[in-house]
Amino acid sequence: MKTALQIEDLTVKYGEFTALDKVSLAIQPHTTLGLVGESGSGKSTLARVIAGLIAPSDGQVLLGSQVLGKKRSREQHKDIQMIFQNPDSSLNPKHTIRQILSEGLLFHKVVDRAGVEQRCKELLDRVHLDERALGRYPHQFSGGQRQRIAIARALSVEPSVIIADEPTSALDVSVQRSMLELFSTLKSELNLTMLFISHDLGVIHAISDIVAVMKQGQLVEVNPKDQFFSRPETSYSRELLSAVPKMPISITTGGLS
Ligand SMILES: Nc1ncnc2c1ncn2[C@@H]1O[C@H](COP(=O)(O)OP(=O)(O)OP(=O)(O)O)[C@@H](O)[C@H]1O
Repeated sequence: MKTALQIEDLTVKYGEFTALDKVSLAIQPHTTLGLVGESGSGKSTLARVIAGLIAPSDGQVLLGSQVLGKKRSREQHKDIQMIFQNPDSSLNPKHTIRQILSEGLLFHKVVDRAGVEQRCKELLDRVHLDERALGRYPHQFSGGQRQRIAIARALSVEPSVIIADEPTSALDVSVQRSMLELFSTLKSELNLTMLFISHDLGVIHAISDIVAVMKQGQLVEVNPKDQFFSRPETSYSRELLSAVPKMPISITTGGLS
C-alpha cells in the first residue's frame, strides 16, 4: 500500500534553536498516527511544516509520491487540512456557517454552485449539528460546537490527510469525550488518514493506530498503539506513561468505552 504521508529528515531552526532535528516519519493511508511528547518537544512545529504553514530549514514532505515544495499548489493545500486547538483561529467571526463551509467547496470546486447548500447540510450532519446552524455566526455556538464546525470545514474539501493539533484540549472534559467519539466515528466512516497531536495519553489511546513520541525535537519511538502502551520502547516513553496515574478515558480495543 502506498504511504499517504512521508516526511524525510525534517529540520526546523528558529534562529540558533533547533525545534525539529531530522525527523522522519511515514503515515499509512487510513491510519491515525498519535503524536505525543512534552510541551515544547516540537509537535506543533512538525504539524505546521506538514501543513505548509512554515517552511523547514531542511528535509522534505511527500504526499503520496509528490514532494511538497516551499510553494504549494492550490490542490496540495487542499489535500492537507489542519484542525487547531482553538477553532476560533480558523473560523471567520463575520461569516455565517454557510459561508464558512461553502468557501472551500466553491474555491476547490468540490461541488458545483447548485450542490453547495445540500453539501453544507451533509457536512453539518456528519458532525452532528443541525442544519439550522447554516445561517448563524460562530459566536452563537459553544466551544465544542465551534470545533465541530471547524472539523466540518476541514472535511469539506475532502483532504487526503487531516492534522488535528490538540483539538480537544481547550474543551471541558465532557465535551472532550464527545469530540473524541466524533473523531472516532469519522475515522471509521470516512477512512481518514490523520496525524493527531495530544499531550493526553488517554486521548491518544482512544484514537491512534500508531503512536509516535517526540522529545526535544526528535522522534524517539514510533510503534503500534498496543505495543506502545504495553511495552514502551524507550525510558522516555515509560516516563510519560508512568506520569499518568490512571487512563482518563477507559478504552476497549477498537473504540471508546
Ligand atoms: N516562532 C517561533 N520562534 C521561536 N521559537 C519557537 C517558535 N515556535 C516554537 N518555538 C519553540 O520551538 C519549540 C517547539 O515548539 P512547539 O510549539 O512545536 O512544541 P509543542 O511540542 O507543540 O509544545 P506544546 O505541547 O506546548 O504545544 C519550543 O521550544 C518553542 O518555544
